[in-house]
Formats: sequence, C-alpha cells, structure tokens
Amino acid sequence: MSVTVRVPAKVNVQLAVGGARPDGFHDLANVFLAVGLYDEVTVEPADELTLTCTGPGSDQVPLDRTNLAARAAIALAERHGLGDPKVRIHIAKDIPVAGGMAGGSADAAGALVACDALWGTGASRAELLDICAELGSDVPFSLVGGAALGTGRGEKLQPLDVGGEFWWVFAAADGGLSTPAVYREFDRLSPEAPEPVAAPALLDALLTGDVERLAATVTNDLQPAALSLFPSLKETLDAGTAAGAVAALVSGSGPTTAFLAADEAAARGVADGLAASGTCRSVRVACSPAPGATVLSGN
Ligand SMILES: C[C@@](CO)(OP(=O)(O)O)[C@H](O)COP(=O)(O)OP(=O)(O)OC[C@H]1O[C@@H](n2ccc(N)nc2=O)[C@H](O)[C@@H]1O
Ligand SMILES: Nc1ncnc2c1ncn2[C@@H]1O[C@H](COP(=O)(O)OP(=O)(O)O)[C@@H](O)[C@H]1O
Repeated sequence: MSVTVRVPAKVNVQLAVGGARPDGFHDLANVFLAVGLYDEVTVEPADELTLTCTGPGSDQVPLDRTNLAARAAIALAERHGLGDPKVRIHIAKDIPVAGGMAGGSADAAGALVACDALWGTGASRAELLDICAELGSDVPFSLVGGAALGTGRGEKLQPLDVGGEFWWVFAAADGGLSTPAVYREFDRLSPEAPEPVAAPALLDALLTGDVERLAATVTNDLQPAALSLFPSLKETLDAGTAAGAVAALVSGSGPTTAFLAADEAAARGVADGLAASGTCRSVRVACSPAPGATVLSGN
C-alpha cells in the first residue's frame, strides 16, 4: 500500500510586509497563487521513518527529521497517538529548492495529506490546516492551492476567486537565498514599514482574469531586499522584460524570478529569451491557478 500526493508551487502576486513582530515574524498581506509546477510525495509503510528525494536540487534537501515532510508525518502521528511514524517518504522534486516557491512547504502539505490517507487518521480539514500552520507560514496555502489572501504571518487564509488562466515563466537562479536573511534585510531597508493591506485593484484583476491589470498591480515588498542580497537578479528581470514579459518580479523571498506573460505563446517566447540571455540557471513555463494537495493514487 502506498499513497502519492501532488502539491503545487506558488508565486506571491502581492507580498505586502509590515514591521517585525515581537515573535520575529512579520505581518503580511500575502496574495498567493498556486502554479502548475509540482512535487509528488509518496508514502508507504516501513520499519522506521525514512526519507528519499529525487529531482533537480534534491542534493540540497535534508533527508533527516528536519525535512518539512518528515516533520509533517511526525506531527500527525503525535496528534493521533501513533508514536514515531513508521513510514517511508519519497519526494519527487520539481519545484526549485530554496527558490521562494514554497517547495518545502508543498512537501509538508503533501506528506500530511498522504499520511492521513495511508493511516486512515481521518483528520478534518481544520486539523490539517492547524498542523500546516505549526509547520510553516506558507504550508496552509500549499494544502489549499488556487488563490488566497494570507494574513497574520501568511497562515490565515481567505480563498480568492480567479476568473481566468495566467501564464508564468520562472527563472531559477544559481544559488539560493535564506528567507530569514531576506526578511532581516527588509527590516534594515524599511524600518518604518506601514501596515500591510491587500490591493483591491489586484484582487479585482484576479477575479476578472485580467492579465494586463494583474501585470500593472503585482508587487513584492521583499524584492528590494532580495536584490540587495543578490544584485545579479536585476539582469534576469531585465532580460525577461526585454523578452516580452508584461510583469517581472522576484518570487517571494527569491532568488527565483517570476515573469507574467500575456498568454501561453508569449510565455514560450519569454522562456526562450531568458534561456538565451545567460542570466539564469534554468527556465520553466507554468499556468495558474493550480489545485492544492491532491491524492493521485493509493494502492
Ligand atoms: C517569503 C514567503 C512568502 O510567501 O515565502 P518564500 O518566498 O520564502 O517561499 C513566506 O513569507 C515565508 O514563509 P515560510 O518559508 O513558510 O516561513 P517560515 O518557515 O514560517 O519562517 C521562516 C522565517 O522567515 C521569517 N518570516 C516568515 C514569515 C513571516 N510572515 N515573517 C517572517 O519574518 C522569519 O524569520 C522566520 O523564522
Ligand atoms: N522537503 C523539503 N524540500 C526542500 N527544502 C526543504 C525541505 N525540507 C526542509 N527544507 C529546507 O528548507 C529550505 C528552504 O527550501 P524551500 O522550501 O524549497 O524554499 P523557499 O522557502 O524559498 O520556498 C531549504 O534550503 C532546505 O534546507
């Protein structure tokens, strides 16, 4: 018996960041959009907790109990009095690692849903979301997918309706950026950050599926901090714009860069232009919105 769950990456179409809170986190207005790049998490019974990972960047993924997927299995087993989880977790990675696309969060949400199905724990959606929030600020969104406004540290979700498809190109950078380091740089650059608020025009662009309007309203408050720590990203952003992207931004805390295109054909053109520019490691095209954690098979 094994269970496989597919989980999407995300892009933040608005990431409004407030000042640092006493607990070290930042209040956000975080407009998440799930995109069609997926990791797959497979779980099966084993003598003890073991983890394997394949795919691009898998050498950077920890295979011990610090892995977010392992932590998800441990948290679910603990809540249901199952002791240490006897499970083998395999992650087939396709989401860039440490790229600001919530790959680790996706694996946590995937492992949670997979273990729940494997063990028949029958956890409610509310309980799963609660465990997700304990694991990380982005993990609840990986579970639900689609589009959502995340407030608090990003874990309190309000689903958003999306009225059409949006095509994206993602450029992976050589190297990674640490999320805490980017938030620290944000604090240094923006000591007087105002209270974060979702932009009504951006929410309306999502609702109406209006790509030009979305292009005009996307923002990422972490972008100056990411560029300060990783200045060459500016060249990638410029290359994507020159190749026809209608918007170019750093994805979350970076260093992956995200390019919105007018349609699928335009996205392919942007991807070709970026690949030829020599300003990034690899390029992917993806469509949004994408569904959240989905059980693919249990056998
Ligand atoms: C920036 C964002 C945008 O969606 O994602 P990435 O681009 O990294 O994927 C998120 O806020 C990242 O969320 P996530 O990666 O789950 O962060 P967590 O594990 O909860 O926290 C890691 C660290 O990031 C910082 N952090 C995170 C969330 C938040 N609202 N304020 C923070 O200051 C804190 O330093 C925290 O210790
Ligand atoms: N399942 C996992 N997949 C990827 N990274 C993980 C995982 N579990 C823990 N990590 C750690 O989390 C860090 C952040 O990775 P990731 O979630 O891919 O990026 P980001 O937070 O920028 O979206 C990695 O450098 C890695 O050490």
